[in-house]
Amino acid sequence: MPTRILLEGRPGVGKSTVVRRLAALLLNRRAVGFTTEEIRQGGTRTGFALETVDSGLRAVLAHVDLPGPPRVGRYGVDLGVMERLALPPLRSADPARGELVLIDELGRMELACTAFQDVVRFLFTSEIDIVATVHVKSDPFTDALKRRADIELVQVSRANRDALPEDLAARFDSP
Ligand SMILES: Nc1ncnc2c1ncn2[C@@H]1O[C@H](COP(=O)(O)OP(=O)(O)OP(=O)(O)O)[C@@H](O)[C@H]1O
Repeated sequence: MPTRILLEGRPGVGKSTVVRRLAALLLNRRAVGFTTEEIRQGGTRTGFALETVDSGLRAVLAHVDLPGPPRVGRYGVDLGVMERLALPPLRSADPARGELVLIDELGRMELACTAFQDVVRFLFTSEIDIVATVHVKSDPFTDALKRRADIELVQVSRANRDALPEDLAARFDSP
């Protein structure tokens, strides 16, 4: 049975940092997937960049200056970035090669890509290990994942965010 972990936490608590540190700590496993981080200009958040875990490819996923569609809040989302960067490594992820999937995050912008929703549904029925971040806030797609009996829902807090990357790495790296 694969290990499927959802890291849940409030905005800014440190979910992305846990995922990035976990990827850096893994010795015997190859992590594939993506992380997202804020783009800031003059102290104001203007968008989000997406970066692939395995190859470090990076592009602007969402920005106040992008027109969309879709638009999520103040941001126009470039769904082509999901198609070109995020989806290929997820589609070719192979547990037989010792790979595991890291997704940061299962958020509104990413899930605006319906092909991404399809890939995530597939991954959660496959044999691959998964660590994905989710917001506390209710959302039909992530609520359904959180209710599954075969996932572990782990709360990320200021108290455990420093220890979590090593705890998780120990679980995934052990033979
Ligand atoms: N363990 C930590 N120790 C100190 N600072 C941290 C730690 N984890 C995260 N931070 C800081 O907190 C801020 C938010 O971190 P991060 O982006 O990882 O949070 P997040 O939960 O993924 O946020 P969001 O929900 O907005 O995606 C960053 O400035 C980061 O440097």
